[in-house]
Amino acid sequence: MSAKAEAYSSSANLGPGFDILSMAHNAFKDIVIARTIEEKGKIVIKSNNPKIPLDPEKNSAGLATKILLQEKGIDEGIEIEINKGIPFGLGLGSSGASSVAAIAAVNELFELKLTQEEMVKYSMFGEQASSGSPHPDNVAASVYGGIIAVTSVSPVKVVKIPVNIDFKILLISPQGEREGKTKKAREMLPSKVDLSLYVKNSRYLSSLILGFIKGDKELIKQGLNDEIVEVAREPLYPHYKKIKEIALKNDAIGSCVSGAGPTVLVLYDDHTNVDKIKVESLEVCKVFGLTCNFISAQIAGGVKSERLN
Ligand SMILES: Nc1ncnc2c1ncn2[C@@H]1O[C@H](COP(=O)(O)OP(=O)(O)O)[C@@H](O)[C@H]1O
Ligand SMILES: N[C@@H](CCOP(=O)(O)O)C(=O)O
Repeated sequence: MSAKAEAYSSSANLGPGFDILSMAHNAFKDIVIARTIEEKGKIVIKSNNPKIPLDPEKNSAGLATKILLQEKGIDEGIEIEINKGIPFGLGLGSSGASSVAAIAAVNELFELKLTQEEMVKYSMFGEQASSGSPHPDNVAASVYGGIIAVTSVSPVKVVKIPVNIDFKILLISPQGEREGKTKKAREMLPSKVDLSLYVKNSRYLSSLILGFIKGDKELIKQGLNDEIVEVAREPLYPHYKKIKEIALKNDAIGSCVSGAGPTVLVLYDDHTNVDKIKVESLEVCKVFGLTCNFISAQIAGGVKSERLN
């Protein structure tokens, strides 16, 4: 028996929404095929990307699958074949998408009828394997599609934010997959924050969510800012501040770090001089010794799965 699922990349945080907001985009996708194998209780991971761990405890798809099977009392052996389309360690929710696609494929394989929130719950265990912390934002975006807010983690609650504005997405992404990047980035965060920064960030968060709902560009621009998490991790993406300046100078709707970086997310529309953003950003990347790629994308839908046989 086998089943297949595909899940899109995502940009988490969106400025002030650390571990809360995320956007699924069609920049890249992972495809996972789950097959039953003869050896009971065994999980075998295969992948076209030789750099990801094949130990099921260390692979996001493996750990998520293991916990799902345990909780459902299923002792079948499973092979998880991960066709990675999403480069990892760039802030594009790569580990999360593998985990979501694996959970959706196993759900299909055993007809578990998981709800979307249950899929998020199990996929989050995958993030534990890849970043040491079961953060929910990337996996929630890959499960639901669109722009989501995780309003509770125990129990998992996710709300899809109505987006009443058309925009395009540009990802400015330094080359080179970075091992253990999100784990390191989470270790850089402060354990306490100033009340004044908390208030500023809360204003950004409300502006951003209201901006999407009202279709108000100015509110989105005002909201795509962060005084806490982005600032604490600046050494991981020294190119970001300059690229954001360039994007805003050329009339982008806004810009932020994609997930834990180093990719920079730019939202733009017909009033934006995208070519100029690209030319000037390349120069900035060069100054920091980076080769940057540009990826154009649009908001993507949620995970899709199908039974193969
Ligand atoms: N299925 C997987 N896909 C991608 N990365 C994985 C997977 N399983 C484990 N990893 C590990 O997780 C880390 C990448 O995850 P992370 O740093 O969160 O970046 P990303 O933003 O790409 O998810 C790498 O160290 C990688 O080896
Ligand atoms: N909220 C998380 C998101 C990490 O996203 P990734 O795509 O960089 O793994 C965080 O900021 O740690």
